[in-house]
Amino acid sequence: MTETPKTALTIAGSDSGGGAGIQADLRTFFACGVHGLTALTAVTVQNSVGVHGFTEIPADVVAAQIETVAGDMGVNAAKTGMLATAEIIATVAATVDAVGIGRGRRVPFVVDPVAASMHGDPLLREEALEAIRTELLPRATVVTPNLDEVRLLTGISVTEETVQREAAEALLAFGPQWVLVKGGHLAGSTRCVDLLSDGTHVVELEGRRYDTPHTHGGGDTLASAVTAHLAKGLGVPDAVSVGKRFIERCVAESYPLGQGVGPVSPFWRLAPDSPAPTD
Ligand SMILES: Nc1ncnc2c1ncn2[C@@H]1O[C@H](COP(=O)(O)OP(=O)(O)OP(=O)(O)O)[C@@H](O)[C@H]1O
Ligand SMILES: Cc1ncc(COP(=O)(O)O)c(N)n1
Repeated sequence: MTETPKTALTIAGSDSGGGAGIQADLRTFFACGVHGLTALTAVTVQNSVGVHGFTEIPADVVAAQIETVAGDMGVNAAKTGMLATAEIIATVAATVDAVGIGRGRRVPFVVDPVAASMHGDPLLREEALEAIRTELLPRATVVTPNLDEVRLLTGISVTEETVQREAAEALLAFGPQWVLVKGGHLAGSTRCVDLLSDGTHVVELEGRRYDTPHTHGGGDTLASAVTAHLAKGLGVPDAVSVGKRFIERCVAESYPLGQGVGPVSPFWRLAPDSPAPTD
């Protein structure tokens, strides 16, 4: 028998193409050495070219999945991905409160405010954006928007790195403890900077930018790596810093698959001499 690992819960949708969503989250949890728990919110019909449709899971079934695993196994950290509807968002908010997940509670809560796939296909009903602002952001230990989500949530268009700070301030006004403004969509530079802020501490996480179209699942993989390291007991700045190094390597090792965009890859973690993500 070996020691029980820490647990990380993902509340997210399924990507039938296996590049993003709950599949990317579980792969990342495994690669980071934590046991993955899942609450499925939606089933997407998706491949490398796009999302061809989705069906959401009834909100009470989403709540029951969270309650059932939290009550039995315990959750050390949790994250959200695709939540699809305002009803699911409101239910997730009430359920995480009930089981002690979220800002100011025992269990850290990473909110990835997924609105659309990288192909531009919607993953969130339009009217649900306000529910992300009012129900999820105040409960977040860390919120991890990409630049499209920053624009949708705050109206701010980040066209250069200097504006990431202003965007973080605007998002902090909705009540999360920390904001990570991801810079993956800021092309035209050899570096790729994500900005982390809690309003007092501002950290620029700089990495190399790889010239590849194959970054499907990059946002989910980063948020899951951060969640896994929060589950292992790291504080937010350290978990995000390790997560950034983890995703940088996963982008470097991404591969083509299908006719469209291929996924980022944590396969490098399987190499026998691979460093632990905390190294
Ligand atoms: N070409 C790249 N090279 C290196 N790192 C990248 C690249 N593109 C994105 N990243 C990193 O990947 C993470 C995800 O960033 P991004 O801003 O693309 O989020 P996202 O749009 O949610 O991701 P995706 O849509 O690809 O799932 C960030 O840490 C970002 O810095
Ligand atoms: C089920 C699901 N969740 C999240 C994403 C976002 O990932 P990406 O931005 O890489 O398309 C996705 N495409 N599908």
